[in-house]
Amino acid sequence: EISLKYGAERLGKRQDADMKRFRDNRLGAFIHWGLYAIPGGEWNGEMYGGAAEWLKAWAKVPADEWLKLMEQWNPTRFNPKAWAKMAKKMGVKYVKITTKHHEGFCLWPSKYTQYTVAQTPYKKDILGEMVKAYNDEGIDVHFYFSVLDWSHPDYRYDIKSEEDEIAFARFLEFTDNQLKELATRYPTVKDFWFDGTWDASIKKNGWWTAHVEQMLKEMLPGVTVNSRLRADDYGKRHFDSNGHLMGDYESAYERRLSDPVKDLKVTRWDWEACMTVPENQWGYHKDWSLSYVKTPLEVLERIVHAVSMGGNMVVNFGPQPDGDFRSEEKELADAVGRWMSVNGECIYGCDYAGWDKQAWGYYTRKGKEVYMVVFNSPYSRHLVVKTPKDVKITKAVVLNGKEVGVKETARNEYNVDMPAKDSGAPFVIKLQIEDNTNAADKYREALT
Ligand SMILES: COc1ccc([C@@H]2N[C@@H](C)[C@@H](O)[C@H]2O)cc1
Repeated sequence: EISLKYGAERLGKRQDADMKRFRDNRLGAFIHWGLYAIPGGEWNGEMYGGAAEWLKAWAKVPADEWLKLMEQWNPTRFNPKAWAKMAKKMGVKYVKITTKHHEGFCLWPSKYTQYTVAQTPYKKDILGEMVKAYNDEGIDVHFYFSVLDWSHPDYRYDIKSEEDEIAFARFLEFTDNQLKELATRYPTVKDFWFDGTWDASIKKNGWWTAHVEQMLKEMLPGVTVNSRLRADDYGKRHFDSNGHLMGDYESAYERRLSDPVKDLKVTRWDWEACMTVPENQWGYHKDWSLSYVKTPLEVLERIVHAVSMGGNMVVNFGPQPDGDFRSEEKELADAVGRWMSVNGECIYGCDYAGWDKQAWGYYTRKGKEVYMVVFNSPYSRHLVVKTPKDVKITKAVVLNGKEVGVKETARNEYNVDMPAKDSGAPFVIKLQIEDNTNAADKYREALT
């Protein structure tokens, strides 16, 4: 291994109570809310199909013109209590809020820039209202923060001159000040999720990313920080030059997940994925007909897929400029919440089971209990389960339902019966397992 000053601060998973809470929460929601919600993907009468929070880039709008949208920021239907109730009903345990996206508009009254909610008709500290409402519902709050800031004259994409050095140093100090402001004003925040950290200017300042992680952890003991913040001495990001994960969990799975059969490496560390409901919209877009919109079932499968591989899943919501949610997102929250209210125990506090994945769905595990989350029911009416060598199944019960039969069919192979009644939706079978080390082995492999 090479010696690094700004590489991973720790090897292996964090095992303290705050990280266990982060991990056991498993299901989160993203709130992408900013000036971009106002145009909602349309500029000067032209509709852009790209991600709505990137409209400034797609329509090539200069920063000062874009920031004039502040004059229209006045979400009259914003009701933080209703937002928190919706999240509670969906069964999310935490919400990640965009405090500042690339556009540079701050949802809190930052004193380090004029582009904040305080300088809009709304005036009030909208971030503070959200933090209080979610916390009052027992929901943790995580902060999304974009280092990339299109509103700031000192931002640099690369450092190519002495002038760049000086300007970017001012920018990093500005960013430090904003982060200290967030940590001071909202001490109940549990996590910082950094975005906008891919430019050469940041990769050339790996030291600063290590400093930010340390600064936040000194100010808020226990707080978690994502890998995307971090660059090491050589500009390596997420994993340092020795291959060690930086930050507390990997955050590279944005709108994608590892294959649960062919690519199991993520099960070795903590990670969190995030996903959009349309193919690629984080901020509010007026026209969801421009791309495929995932059904609640497809969202649910991604949640289970992530947990089955030892990760968290954050489902995105892009609130309307008036502060209400679009009907598709309300319906999604409702549908996922209904399923989670019956089956949530196969998600919360669960982890990778380490069993070979089968066609009917996914395994998750909590201690000695293994959950079968069934998405695809087989014509055979039997769910094939292959257990690890020293493990036998002693019981199988449908969550919120009845016991089902389990028949051993070969060494470490079982047929688990389908529930008698088809609920027409994915269901969960909870397996009780036992150590099977000294059982007589009545099976014989063929000589070939
Ligand atoms: C250049 O590719 C991207 C893609 C997505 C992003 C941002 N990350 C997501 C979590 C959203 O905030 C999206 O705007 C930034 C750059």
